[in-house]
Amino acid sequence: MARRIVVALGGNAILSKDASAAAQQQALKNTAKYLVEFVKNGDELIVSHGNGPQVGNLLLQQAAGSTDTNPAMPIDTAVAMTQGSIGYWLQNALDEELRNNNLSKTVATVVTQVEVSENDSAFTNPTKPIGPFYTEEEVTKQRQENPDYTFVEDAGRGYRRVVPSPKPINVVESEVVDTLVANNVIPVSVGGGGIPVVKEGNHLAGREAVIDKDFASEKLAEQIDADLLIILTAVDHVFVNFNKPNQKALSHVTIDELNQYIQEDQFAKGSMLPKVQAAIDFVQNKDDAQAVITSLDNISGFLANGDATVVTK
Ligand SMILES: Nc1ncnc2c1ncn2[C@@H]1O[C@H](COP(=O)(O)OP(=O)(O)O)[C@@H](O)[C@H]1O
Ligand SMILES: NC(=O)OP(=O)(O)O
Repeated sequence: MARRIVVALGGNAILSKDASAAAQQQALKNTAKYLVEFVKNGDELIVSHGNGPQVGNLLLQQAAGSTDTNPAMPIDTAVAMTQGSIGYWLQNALDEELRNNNLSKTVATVVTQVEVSENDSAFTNPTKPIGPFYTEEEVTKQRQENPDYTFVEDAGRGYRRVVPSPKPINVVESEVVDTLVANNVIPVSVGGGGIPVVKEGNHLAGREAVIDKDFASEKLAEQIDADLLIILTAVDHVFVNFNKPNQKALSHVTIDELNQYIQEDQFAKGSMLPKVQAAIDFVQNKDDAQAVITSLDNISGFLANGDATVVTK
């Protein structure tokens, strides 16, 4: 039976070192080859993706070219712009790969708004890294030029700007995504975690924030009644004692076991922890749901023999 699968693409699926459009399109062409495996397998596919590097770079470009008559756009609009650009690259790459395999689906990007709470404490505690890494010298200059911005040191790799990252409450366009899937379309949705909006009566007001794409993908998977949430990143498995001589890959793991590992601080806060938390939330909220955390390279391995970190109740 066809499974309904939400696949969340991690940073390495889109961007390595070269931030040019050509290089990101090339990376997504490669990614598309892997994603088509699900379609060949008969599954219904919904794709989401991150935008941390891209939205940060776009905001820098906006600021650099800003004038009174051509002002820089706010973050919610910049998130929408990255949904458009990355969605275009994904549609283009996936369409070609589908044709190459004589598969008769189409791909459509949904500009997706995601409701958050005005009272989310994230608005006063920015944590989401965006854009490039800075050296100590560069960040000192950035801090002088942009006194309202927050920069943090990122795991020994340099400094990055951080922005608020509120939790998603509701994916506004989830019914559109549902309708597209039912009509043989592969939707690209909640790109960059979705455009953060708060409800003001009938009006949805944009907010300057970047939602975590793993949490937004989880919310979408819940709302469209997906069977499986697959979070693709740079590692084949989640590990305990990660990067230590006694590291151990987790293959099949329950949410109780994962909660125990969280207590032991096994997962890094800005990277693996949100993925593990999104997996737990999805499995917890739906009977028979499963979540998978693995790498792009391992999709064939996972489809062939289930080898990945598979989270169940
Ligand atoms: N316990 C862990 N097990 C596996 N990977 C971990 C763990 N803790 C931290 N990581 C790191 O988290 C990374 C995934 O997070 P990140 O790079 O932020 O994701 P994304 O692919 O969405 O951009 C992995 O590539 C790995 O380097
Ligand atoms: N929005 C978001 O979570 O982007 P990254 O996955 O690129 O950090």
